Formats: sequence, structure tokens, C-alpha cells
Amino acid sequence: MVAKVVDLRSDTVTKPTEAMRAAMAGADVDDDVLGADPTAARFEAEMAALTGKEAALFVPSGTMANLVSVLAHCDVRGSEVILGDTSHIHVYENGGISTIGGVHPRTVPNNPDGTMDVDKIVAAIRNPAGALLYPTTRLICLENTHANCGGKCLSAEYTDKVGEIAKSHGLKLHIDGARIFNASVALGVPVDRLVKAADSVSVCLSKGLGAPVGSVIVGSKAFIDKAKILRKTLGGGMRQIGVLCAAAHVALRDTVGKLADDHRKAKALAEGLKKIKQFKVDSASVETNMVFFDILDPGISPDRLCQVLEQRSVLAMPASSKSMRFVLHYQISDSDVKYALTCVEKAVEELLKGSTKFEHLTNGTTKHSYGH
Ligand SMILES: Cc1ncc(COP(=O)(O)O)c(C=O)c1O
Ligand SMILES: C[C@@H](O)[C@H](N)C(=O)O
Repeated sequence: MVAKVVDLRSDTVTKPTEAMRAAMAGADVDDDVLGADPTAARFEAEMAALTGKEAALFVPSGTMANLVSVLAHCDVRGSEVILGDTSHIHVYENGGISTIGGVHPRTVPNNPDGTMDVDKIVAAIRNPAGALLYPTTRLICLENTHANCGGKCLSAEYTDKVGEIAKSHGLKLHIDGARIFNASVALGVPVDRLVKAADSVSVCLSKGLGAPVGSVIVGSKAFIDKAKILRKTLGGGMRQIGVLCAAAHVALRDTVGKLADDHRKAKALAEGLKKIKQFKVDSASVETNMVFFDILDPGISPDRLCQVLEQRSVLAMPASSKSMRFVLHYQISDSDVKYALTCVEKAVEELLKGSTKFEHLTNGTTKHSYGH
């Protein structure tokens, strides 16, 4: 019998439920590039209403949602975007805003809570008088929750403050809201309130919500019209996407209510990891579904730990050369969390003993890894 895999690599790993598959099979579809796929149109309207924006656009991925949004705001050569130095757009999207969009990134340090100091944001805004020499600031990007800061939530008040800065300087505000529903549930604040100050938001359906594919961009009607053209330019115009939107609608219906449980399980996992003296875990800082921890013992590398865990059907990914990331999602049960903790404890013991069983493992990268 194949052991059940406990997959803590990311919340992108969930498999579609039977309800999603049934909805996909029965979806009412049409060519979305030629007209509007009826299921896509309904789902886009649902997302626009949920986020308090005029319109929405389904796109294949969160990376494309961010790229299209930045390019739609920064459609003049020499544009610059202010964003966090550990933001997903800056770190994990192949520099697409520059290589494809010709947009210049101006990073501001992300604080451990996912914010950027507002005075540093203001200081990063270019003086229009210097346009002969400098790029022109046109956009500020936030990320809520902030993945590299451990899934931290940005408050509505902080977002409003950055929105006011953008407006007073004639700039636009985009939120990478890949996990905005996690932030909404963790803060107890509706999504539309959290993103009120934003001109555009990208929302991932394929993360904690558990849809198999896709993201949605929301914003004004005029913005979405521009975004639709850019989506096509980038090859993201798809045909019968009602198949995907039907699953996304089921995910929205069935999974938002489970996110609080993901956060509870993440906290429980962090509390358990904290008991392992070779780890440094700030369990109090766990706000949503992510647990980051440092490995203090030089004899245990994240890669080796992942390899040993994989032998026990627990999948994880290093976060850096000295830290690990576990991500919870609704397909991880409480008993899976207990099993994973037991496996981590045993793996640490064995790695410390230098057990020959694992000597054949090299310090190479695991099958699944990302790090920065
Ligand atoms: C914060 C954040 N934004 C954007 C993305 C990109 O989404 P996708 O993987 O669907 O391109 C991710 C990760 O997947 C993410 O964690
Ligand atoms: C790796 C990264 O791109 C992805 N968003 C994740 O959090 O797993």
C-alpha cells in the first residue's frame, strides 16, 4: 500500500476535489477570447463583487496576474515600481516586469511583518523634476499575505496609508493578494475592506483556496480592459476557461471556510517544532498557513532534512541554506501534522547520529526546492 504523502511544500500542491472535478466536467463554456465564456463571466463578476472592484479577469497564474497588472499600470517607457526587496514579484517572477515589460524595480526593505516603512516608500518616489536622469515612479506594490515574511498579514489601516501616499503622489497601488483570503480570515476583515485602497489586486485561486489552476486580477473596468489586452499579448487569452472557472467557483464556495483551520494547524506544527532544540521557531509570529524555522545545528542541512523526510513520505522545501518552510493547506489533517512532527523528530535524531542509512544522501538540492 502506498503511504499517504504529507505534502508541506506549498499550498499550491492541493489536488482538485470531486466537487471541483464535477463542476469542471459540467461547465457551460464558450470561447472566452471571442466573447465571454459564460462561466468565466459569472466567476469574474463574483470576484469583482467579493473584492469591491468594478471588474475582474481570470488569468492562468499568479505570476501572470502580477505581470499583467504591473504592465497595465506602467505602460510608459521609463516607468518604475516601488516594491519589497523580498516580495514575490521581485524574487520569484524571473524579473518579468523588467525583462518583458521594461519596468524598473526600486526595492524598499520588507520588514519582518511584511510591510515597508512608509517613510522609505516616500523617499523612494522619484522627483518628477529629475525625469531627465531618473525613471519615473508610477506604481507601488504590496503583498498580502507576505510569503517570504512567513505569511504575514498587512492591515487595512497600513494598506490605506500606502494608498494615500500613492494617491497624493499621482501613483497607483497594486496588491499581490495571492493569499488575500488567508489575510482576511486571519484578521477577521473582509477582503473588500483589505483591498479598498488598491487600484488592482491579483488573487490566487490555486493556493490555499485549492483550485487546480488560476488567478484573478480585479480593478476598474478601464484597468481590466487594458489587462485583457495584455493577457492576450502574453499568450494568456484562453478559450473555454469556464472549465477552470467552474473549479475556482467551487474552491471559493468550499474552501474559504477552511482557511482558519490551516492557520490553527500551522500554529500547532510550529509549537511542536519549537520543542526540537536544534530548531529556532518563532511560533508566536505564525499568523496564517506558513511556518518558517531556522536549523541551528550545522550537522543538519535543510536539503538533507527534506531528503530524509521524503523517505517517510513527508514533502517539504528549504527556504534558504539554513531554514525550512512548511506550508499548511486544507488537505493536511491534524493527524498528518502529528505524523510530520514525529518524522521530523526521528529525522533529526538520525541525522545527528550520522546514521549510515542516510550517508548516501548528498548535500545536493532535494527534488523540490526553492530558496533565495
Ligand atoms: C505571494 C505570491 N504571489 C504570486 C505567486 C505566483 O503564483 P503562481 O505560482 O500561480 O504563478 C506566488 C506563488 O505561487 C506567491 O506566493
Ligand atoms: C515558490 C513560490 O513561487 C510559490 N508561490 C509558493 O509559495 O510555494
